[in-house]
Amino acid sequence: MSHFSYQDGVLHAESVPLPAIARQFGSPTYVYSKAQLLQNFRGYAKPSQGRDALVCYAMKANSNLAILDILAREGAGFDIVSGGELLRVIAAGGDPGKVIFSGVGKTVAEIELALEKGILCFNVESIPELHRINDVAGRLGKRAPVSLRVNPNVDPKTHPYIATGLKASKFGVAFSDALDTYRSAAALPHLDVVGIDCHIGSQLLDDAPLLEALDKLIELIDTLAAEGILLHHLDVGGGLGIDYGTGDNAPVAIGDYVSRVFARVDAWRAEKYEGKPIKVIFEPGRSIVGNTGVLLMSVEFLKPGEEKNFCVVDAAMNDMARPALYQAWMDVKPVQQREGAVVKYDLVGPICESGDWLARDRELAVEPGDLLAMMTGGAYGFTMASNYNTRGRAAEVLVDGDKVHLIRRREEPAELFALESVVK
Ligand SMILES: Cc1ncc(COP(=O)(O)O)c(C=O)c1O
Ligand SMILES: N[C@@H](CCCC[NH3+])C(=O)O
Repeated sequence: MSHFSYQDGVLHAESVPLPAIARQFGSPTYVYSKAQLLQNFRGYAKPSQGRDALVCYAMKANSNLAILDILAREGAGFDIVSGGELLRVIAAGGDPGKVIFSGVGKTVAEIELALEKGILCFNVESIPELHRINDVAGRLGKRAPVSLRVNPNVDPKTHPYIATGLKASKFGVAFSDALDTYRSAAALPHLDVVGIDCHIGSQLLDDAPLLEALDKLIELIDTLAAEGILLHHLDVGGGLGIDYGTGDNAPVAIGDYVSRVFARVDAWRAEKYEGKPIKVIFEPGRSIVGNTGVLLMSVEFLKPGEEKNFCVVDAAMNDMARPALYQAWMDVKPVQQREGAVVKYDLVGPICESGDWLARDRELAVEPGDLLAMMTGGAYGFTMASNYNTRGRAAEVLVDGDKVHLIRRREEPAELFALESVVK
């Protein structure tokens, strides 16, 4: 069930009409639904109940403190990729003991911070990184919990920019090198080798590649066990896709995917380990927050042209980079349905780049001043926003039933250059 719906011809977030939000907070504004967020998170958490499992939300998808706080209260852990994200988790009241730290370029300072805060584990992506973590841990008199991100070389069948588990990818350790890398890790004095992980890509509509990757991890865990390297957890990564409204493939439902993972894991543990469980970690981002948010914008001008008609809106590629970066198709809906002639438009922003487009060839009946909503914008929307053209980033609001909370105010232009100074 979607928590964004038309009521009497007006698009609502839960029971709040979007025009009321635009009047109060202006536009462009990201609008999130708390009920949708909880529904998605519980899609992972419910089938995990009563098991040794942890959902580490990949907060790069949307790291607003209000979102993190809600998820932390639901028991979420977090997948982070920087020291800054760890500080956000802590600021939001999240438990560092449920944090896993991914990423190919962890700095010494970030490793120190993570060790001091006591994270659950480092998802290590290379041999030099293993040595760096070992050195830092030794210097601090600590032991560092590590998992190896293994690159299972499974084709995720997604956009090449968001595929991460192939041989040519910068991420992870090659499957063929994994055993040796585990041996090296086990020999380092300040590391505890606790797990294995993978993340093969994002926006996967089918879970077959995810399950194929899981099978490869299981195979490796057995090989390691035979060598006496016993792992405590298995992290299957994130990557489950969502419905962007393109009308083609429907993504697999969260609950179905999670159940299939547990079915496989249970059968394997029963067969090889007398049923002894292993902790299962999920790292979803998009499938938790994607359909939780929309980007509310307003039409500035309609600009007919010989080849194209342009609908110029007040949002731009700095607010939502996905179309410009990945040619991503994002659904755009009128906030107030109106009668009138439908015209084919390219939806463009005010930024001085030809690549500043949000949608192409969309049939819309619109007038200047109308509101539009870019649907399914809750993931990799605000977090990838920039200040290009000295544009303040959009406001963010959270709707909870009939209540609206401002969870990040709009940036003011003076704030955008406040950290700069002229040379006297
Ligand atoms: C290491 C890691 N884990 C989890 C995720 C979350 O992926 P998604 O948003 O596709 O679920 C990402 C991003 O793709 C990632 O790089
Ligand atoms: N940012 C991408 C996904 C990349 C995920 C990060 N590993 C998107 O908007 O689709």
